[in-house]
Amino acid sequence: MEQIKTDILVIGAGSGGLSVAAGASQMGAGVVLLEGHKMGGDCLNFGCVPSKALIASGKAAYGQSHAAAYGVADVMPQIDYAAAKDHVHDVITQIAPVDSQERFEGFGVRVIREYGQFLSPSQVQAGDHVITARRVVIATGSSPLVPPIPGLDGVPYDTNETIFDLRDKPDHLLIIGGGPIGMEMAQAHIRLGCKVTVIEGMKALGKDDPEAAAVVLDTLRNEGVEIAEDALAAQIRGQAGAIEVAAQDGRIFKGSHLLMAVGRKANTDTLALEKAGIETTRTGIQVDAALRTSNKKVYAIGDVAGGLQFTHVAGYQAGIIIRSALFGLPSKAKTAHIPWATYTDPELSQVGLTEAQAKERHGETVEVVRFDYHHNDRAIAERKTAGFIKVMVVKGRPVGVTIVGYQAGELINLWSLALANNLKMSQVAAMVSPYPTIGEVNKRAAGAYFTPRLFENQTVKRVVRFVQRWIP
Ligand SMILES: Cc1cc2nc3c(=O)[nH]c(=O)nc-3n(C[C@H](O)[C@H](O)[C@H](O)COP(=O)(O)OP(=O)(O)OC[C@H]3O[C@@H](n4cnc5c(N)ncnc54)[C@H](O)[C@@H]3O)c2cc1C
Ligand SMILES: NC(=O)c1ccc[n+]([C@@H]2O[C@H](COP(=O)([O-])OP(=O)(O)OC[C@H]3O[C@@H](n4cnc5c(N)ncnc54)[C@H](O)[C@@H]3O)[C@@H](O)[C@H]2O)c1
Repeated sequence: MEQIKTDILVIGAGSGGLSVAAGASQMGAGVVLLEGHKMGGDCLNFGCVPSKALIASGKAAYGQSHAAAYGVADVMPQIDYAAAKDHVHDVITQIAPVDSQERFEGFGVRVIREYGQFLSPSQVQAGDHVITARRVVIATGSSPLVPPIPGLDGVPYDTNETIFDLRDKPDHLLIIGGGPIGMEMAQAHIRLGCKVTVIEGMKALGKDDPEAAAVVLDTLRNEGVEIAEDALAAQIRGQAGAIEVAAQDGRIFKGSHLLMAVGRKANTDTLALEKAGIETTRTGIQVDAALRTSNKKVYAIGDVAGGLQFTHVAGYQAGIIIRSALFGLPSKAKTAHIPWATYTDPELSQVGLTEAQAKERHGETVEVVRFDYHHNDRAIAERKTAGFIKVMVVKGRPVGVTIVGYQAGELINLWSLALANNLKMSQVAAMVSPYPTIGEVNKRAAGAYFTPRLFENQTVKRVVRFVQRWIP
């Protein structure tokens, strides 16, 4: 058994763990990094990267079959599903060096390719190594939740960990779960020539603003995706190529393949947390606002901490704990400025409060201002006019923004900046946007806040009339 002493031990080399290891080692701390599976974790290998690459394949196919409106004849795309998967893996390969063992060893990090498990509050075993660390960071991520639906264990099914390796095109993909994974995969697959049925127990995209979600769901339905809501999967039967899902209300859905996309389960099982005095909750490891666990020398970040489960959240939390673990400075993770986006076409993005949350929290003081994509000249030129932005404003400052439409994931960046810095609507309105850009919708939404104040204001009108009488 090799005994290793270090300043920081990071368990898990995914989005969160790699950010801690890179930052801490480059600032001079001794860092040991454990990874039991693939460097880069879920995001690189089974999550963000492959899903966005497959979505890009779907977009390319859709572009070919929907070109006539631009004066270019539609063609029936020749889709090679296996080649689309080659593209997905090529994209992973291109990004992988950034997350590689070699790169991190170059920073001076000791990388051990083993699963870690606590032996005591400050000691972790990984293979033949026992690591004693001043601070431990748990960044072990999450896995697909596979609920015990009767019959599921008797049929073949995919999750996000296997679907990107599937090379035979499904004739008819059944997807249980209408969250972001389900909807992104549904659209990618319908565009790649599969039939797709989404079976959702409650409302699809139910964590998002319902008005914005409806724009995405209408588009998917128009493209041919069957989306069954209030259809809790209760029984599954069949075999490879012929699978049946029965909903609680008796509806039956038939398809050739099944993808489970019903949420995530925190990766805590193999850590022996009880030996380190670390408490868990229903969703993951219990942490305080500084991301400390019930063992004050151990932090938990990213999906395993059970909050918002996004790569950029894991990265943001890494920055918070580096400040506290390396410099001993107080630091707190905030959530008000954390955006998220679902990369369907149209995209759907959110930062801060939704309209319903803002009204619940701020009551009558909330003003909702909006601007529709169909008034944006660039959106008209691109024929991408579906969608809108709405900004929830309290006392002149945005408290939440919902965008659904072309490039919504890009447009939300500006509002994340505004919320992170508590900017006023006047500061957003002061920005000049180049014409014609989709980004003008941001400025026009800010402008919409001032329109009634300027153009429907009798005092303003009186002042203007008075000044006009006197200036030469
Ligand atoms: C299909 C899909 C699409 C997604 N798309 C997006 C997106 O577009 N944008 C976005 O922001 N987020 C997206 N996400 C979410 C994103 O992937 C996660 O939020 C992110 O990967 C979490 O990072 P993490 O560091 O917490 O965990 P991970 O990246 O999963 O890393 C955890 C690592 O820890 C390792 N590990 C586990 N246990 C141990 C142990 N005991 N010892 C050593 N190593 C261990 C695992 O092998 C893994 O490599 C997507 C997720 C999925 C599933
Ligand atoms: N674009 C992105 O950033 C992106 C993309 C994909 C995933 N993610 C991350 O991954 C997480 C997990 O995504 P997800 O879509 O798996 O989870 P989710 O929790 O967002 O959605 C799961 C859906 O499955 C439904 N469901 C649960 N049990 C069911 C049953 N028996 N029958 C029918 N429906 C059932 C739920 O009602 C819910 O709507 C997301 O919350 C997000 O953090 C992010």
